[in-house]
Amino acid sequence: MIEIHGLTKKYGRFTALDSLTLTIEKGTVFGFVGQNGAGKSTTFSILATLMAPTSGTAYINGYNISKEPAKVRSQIGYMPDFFGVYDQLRAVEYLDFYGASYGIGTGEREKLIPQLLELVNLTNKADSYVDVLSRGMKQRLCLARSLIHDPEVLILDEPASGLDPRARVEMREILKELKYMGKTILISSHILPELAEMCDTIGIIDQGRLVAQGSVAEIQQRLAGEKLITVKVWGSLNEAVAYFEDHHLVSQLEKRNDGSGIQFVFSGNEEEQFSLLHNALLAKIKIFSFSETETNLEDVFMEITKGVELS
Ligand SMILES: Nc1ncnc2c1ncn2[C@@H]1O[C@H](COP(=O)(O)OP(=O)(O)OP(=O)(O)O)[C@@H](O)[C@H]1O
Repeated sequence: MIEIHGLTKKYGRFTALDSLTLTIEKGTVFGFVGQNGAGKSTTFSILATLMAPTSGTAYINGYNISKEPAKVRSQIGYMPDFFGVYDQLRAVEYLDFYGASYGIGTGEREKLIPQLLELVNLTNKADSYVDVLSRGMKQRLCLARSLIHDPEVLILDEPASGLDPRARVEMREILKELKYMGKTILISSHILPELAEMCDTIGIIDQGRLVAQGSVAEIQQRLAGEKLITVKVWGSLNEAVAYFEDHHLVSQLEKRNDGSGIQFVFSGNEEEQFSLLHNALLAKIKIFSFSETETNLEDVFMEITKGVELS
């Protein structure tokens, strides 16, 4: 379990993280999404005890990040957004080195490392030099490294960044497996749909502030009050424009660039939407298509993160 209370980080006068408060229950996968520079890596470095907060605190499985950093480190597996790998080592030697650093005995490491390589689909690369592995393989090796001491909590900073679609799917499958194993996972990305596929709960961070939090469905619902509607008519658009633009629940009406119809934002419920269409047909507007554009997750993200003032 991760509990974050009023976590704030200032770099000089610049506030990179502003009073972040958040609880992540044991066994959940929490996705932290934000644009470049939103404050994700800053948060993760603080939770990983690599950087002190300016104020506020956090607890990982009950251990205070500022007062009990060694205990916290025993609980977490941290995968930074940039990591180095030692070129002169084979994959198996790389994991062996980290296992030894965590004080895991030789016999135990010999059993553990093949299991970890299997978990991250690198069994056939065990004897390959780390520097010849692809980016996706290096990411997975780094994930295996963060798991070596069997931590209960995983803090993964953009583990899928720079991966091709197949490598992303592989990463997602591994994360599913880890969730199934009962790990609590905090994972970041700047791509909301990517996180939505693998997380139970999402938090959107913008300019250091948590601006939305909830299940993907809940976050989408925040915007569900407004729908973008496209209407196509037979013949001239002018009658349709005149009819719809007068409606009190219609705003931002415009003609489509290709001249095929009009679109507008409608802020009514389903019954009001039915009346809108029904009455338009009664008024003899020659509608042959009336469709609602689904708000996709990118739209949600753009909507939620727009217009938040700089602190
Ligand atoms: N050491 C530092 N000194 C000064 N400013 C910093 C420092 N580290 C980060 N920042 C600034 O703090 C803000 C948050 O950075 P952070 O790396 O946490 O963002 P992020 O969400 O992880 O972004 P990205 O997706 O690009 O990694 C940015 O504006 C960044 O420029």
